[in-house]
Amino acid sequence: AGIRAFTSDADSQSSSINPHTFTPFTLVSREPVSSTSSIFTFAHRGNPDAIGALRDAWKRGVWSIQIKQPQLQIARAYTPLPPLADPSDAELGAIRLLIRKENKGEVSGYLHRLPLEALVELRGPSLEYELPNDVKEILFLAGGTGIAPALQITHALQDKARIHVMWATRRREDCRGGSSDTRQAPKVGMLAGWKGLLGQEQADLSNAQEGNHEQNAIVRQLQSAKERSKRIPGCELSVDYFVDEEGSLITPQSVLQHTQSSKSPDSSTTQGRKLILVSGPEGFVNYWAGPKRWEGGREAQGPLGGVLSRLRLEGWEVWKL
Ligand SMILES: Cc1cc2nc3c(=O)[nH]c(=O)nc-3n(C[C@H](O)[C@H](O)[C@H](O)COP(=O)(O)OP(=O)(O)OC[C@H]3O[C@@H](n4cnc5c(N)ncnc54)[C@H](O)[C@@H]3O)c2cc1C
Repeated sequence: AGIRAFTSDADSQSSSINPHTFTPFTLVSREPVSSTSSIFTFAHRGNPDAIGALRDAWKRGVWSIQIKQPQLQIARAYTPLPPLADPSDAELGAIRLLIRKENKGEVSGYLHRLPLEALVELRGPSLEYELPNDVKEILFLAGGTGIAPALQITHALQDKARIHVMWATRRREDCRGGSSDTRQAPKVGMLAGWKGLLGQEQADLSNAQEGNHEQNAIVRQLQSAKERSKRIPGCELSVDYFVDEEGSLITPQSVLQHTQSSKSPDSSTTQGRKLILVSGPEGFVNYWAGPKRWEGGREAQGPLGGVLSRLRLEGWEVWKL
């Protein structure tokens, strides 16, 4: 997915981003989030309204843009992060992307090696999922950079629905400083006990857990979306963090606990759809919801499979991103 081949560069002269032709943007900053991923900020030097065409996409659901690797003439899709509540000058009117450096990945490797001020060609937007307008509740299962679509959803709904995000990452550094809203964090006394029982290495890992460190940029953005959502009763955003290296995984029980708790009387009074959105690496989506399927040259949902197909999720629809 996300791979296209190109034969001509003749279309790269436009001055505003659009879905049909590639437009050159400048890499203005690259902020490391962890040892494997960074937030890239791209701006157009000549045209301050070069991303005007993205305005509508922010309201519609999940969408991506494509970046071209010029030597290989291949492109990959990336999911823009919503604008910050308090953007710096470089971030105003710019496109921000969370990009993970894949081992031997062609396009992600190329981007991580680029010097600042390099020109990069972008095109889009491409709508991946349009939110139905009667949605009232979302459970978002995100793996790794699958958090970017979750941020787009929280931005698009702008406090019109209740959203709970379960975010699974490989390492604590990916979600540094994040503390869960509904999962129980390890107790301080328990951590002290582990130190004696399990030695220094385990103690260091425990210290790195929930909320003990300065928040990284993605956790900060989730936090500010949460603060904003608190203003509208019944539409709160909550986030739980699951970290592979700490042995905490999203479980079928944690999903059921959430879907069943939402049957409480106060939330059933308003009519509307309840959605489970699954977003992340192929293995993550397959595990939870089964593989997507190619139909007529396009990637389609395919039947619901995986763990979610075996849970009793009455009233909830599932969508694979
Ligand atoms: C709609 C959409 C949105 C996306 N949004 C984001 C986003 O916001 N952030 C993000 O980081 N990613 C995102 N992605 C993923 C992104 O598009 C790329 O797939 C990703 O960056 C890897 O591309 P690459 O060219 O670097 O790696 P590739 O060169 O495609 O390689 C991918 C992996 O396959 C392995 N590989 C390659 N060739 C072989 C081979 N012959 N044999 C065995 N292994 C091989 C590589 O080692 C690497 O681990 C999105 C994808 C889609 C479809």
